[in-house]
Parts: sequence; C-alpha cells; structure tokens
Amino acid sequence: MPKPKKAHESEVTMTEMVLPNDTNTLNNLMGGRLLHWMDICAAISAQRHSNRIVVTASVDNVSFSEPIRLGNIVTMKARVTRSFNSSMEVFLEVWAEDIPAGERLSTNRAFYTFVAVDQNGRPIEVPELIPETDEDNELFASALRRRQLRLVLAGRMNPGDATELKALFDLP
Ligand SMILES: CCCCCCCCCCCCCCCC(=O)SCCNC(=O)CCNC(=O)[C@H](O)C(C)(C)COP(=O)(O)OP(=O)(O)OC[C@H]1O[C@@H](n2cnc3c(N)ncnc32)[C@H](O)[C@@H]1OP(=O)(O)O
Repeated sequence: MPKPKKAHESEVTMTEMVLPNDTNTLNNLMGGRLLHWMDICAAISAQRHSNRIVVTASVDNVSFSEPIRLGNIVTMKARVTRSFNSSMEVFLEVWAEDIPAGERLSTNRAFYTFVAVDQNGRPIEVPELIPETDEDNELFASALRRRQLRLVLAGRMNPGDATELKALFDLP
C-alpha cells in the first residue's frame, strides 16, 4: 500500500498566453486547445499524487461560458480531491486575465478522473489522499457522489448500487 499523501502535494499551476495560432476566426481561444492544456495540467497533478504514469479515464461536463481572447493569459490550477483504488479525481479551475485592462475572470471548472497504470497499461494502486483545508474536506466528501454518477453514466455501475446518489435524492 503506497504511503498516503496530503492534498497540497498534488497542486499544479500552469500558465499559457493565447497566441494567434490558438484562436478561431473570432480571435477567441479554441475550445480544443483549452481542453488540451487542461488535460496536461490535471494529468501532472495526478502524477504528482501517484508518482505513476496516468491516463485520462473521463472528464465531467465542461462549459465554455466566457470567450477567452487573443493575448489573454490563461491560468489553470489543479489538485487531486480524492483517490480510490487506481483512480484519482482531479479538480481544475481556469481563469483568463487581460493584463493591460487589469481584469481576471473565472472561465471554466472541471473534474477529471485519471487512472495510474503500470508499464503494461494495467491499473495500479495509488496513495490515499489526506484532505487538509475545509474546501479539501468538502471536495473529498462529495467526490464519492461524483464517482458514482460518472460510473453509472459510463455503464460501469448499476444505478441500484449507487448508494451515495440515492441518499442525495432520498430514494429507497
Ligand atoms: C509509456 C510512456 C509514458 C510516458 C509518461 C509520461 C507522461 C507525462 C505527461 C502526461 C501528461 C499527459 C497525460 C495525458 C493523458 C492522456 O491523454 S491518456 C490518453 C487518453 N486515455 C486513454 O487512452 C485511456 C484508455 N482507457 C484505459 O486504458 C482503460 O479504460 C483504463 C482507464 C486504464 C481503465 O482500465 P480497466 O481495464 O477498465 O480497469 P478497471 O480495473 O475496470 O478500472 C480501473 C479504474 O478506472 C476507473 N474507471 C474506468 N473507467 C472510468 C470512467 N469512464 N470514468 C471514471 N473512472 C473510470 C474505475 O472506476 C477504476 O477505478 P478504481 O476503483 O481502481 O479507483
């Protein structure tokens, strides 16, 4: 059993500048480019926690509510919220900053699931996560519900076995 690790040990901050090659014809950041950066930032966080090769198993809903403009600075912050057997949930937040205007806007948030694998691509055990702050504790507790929801949606869990979800909706 790997030694448990604290939540802050998995923290990653990644910064990018939106250049012309990253934009669409409206001079806004392409969604696919942002998802690529987000995947890398979240994967590094999962690697920091597990000290293993990791693969992306799933990404929960990502909305693009605010366009990110050419020349903006994009900052992404990721950290592991909870680990299970071989999988880890990573919470990632994105901000866009217009430095000359002195404006900073929260633009996206997402929960990723990474699985640690061995050299043959087989899932391998990861360390337990120790939450530290109040926010860590909230994310840790709610991670179980999110895990059950995504496994039900992926057809990997029988809805009848999703006890945390059933409790949320007060179902028998
Ligand atoms: C070789 C050289 C390397 C170099 C190294 C350096 C790299 C440094 C840079 C890294 C930065 C870039 C990193 C990008 C990372 C990618 O982009 S990876 C490419 C995209 N992803 C993939 O190709 C993954 C393809 N899928 C798979 O390989 C397999 O489905 C998986 C994910 C390993 C699962 O395998 P499986 O046989 O289904 O295993 P199973 O035992 O049933 O489940 C294992 C765990 O996966 C979870 N799981 C399975 N499916 C799901 C799902 N849909 N949702 C949530 N959880 C799931 C299960 O719940 C289970 O969790 P635990 O209970 O163990 O905690």
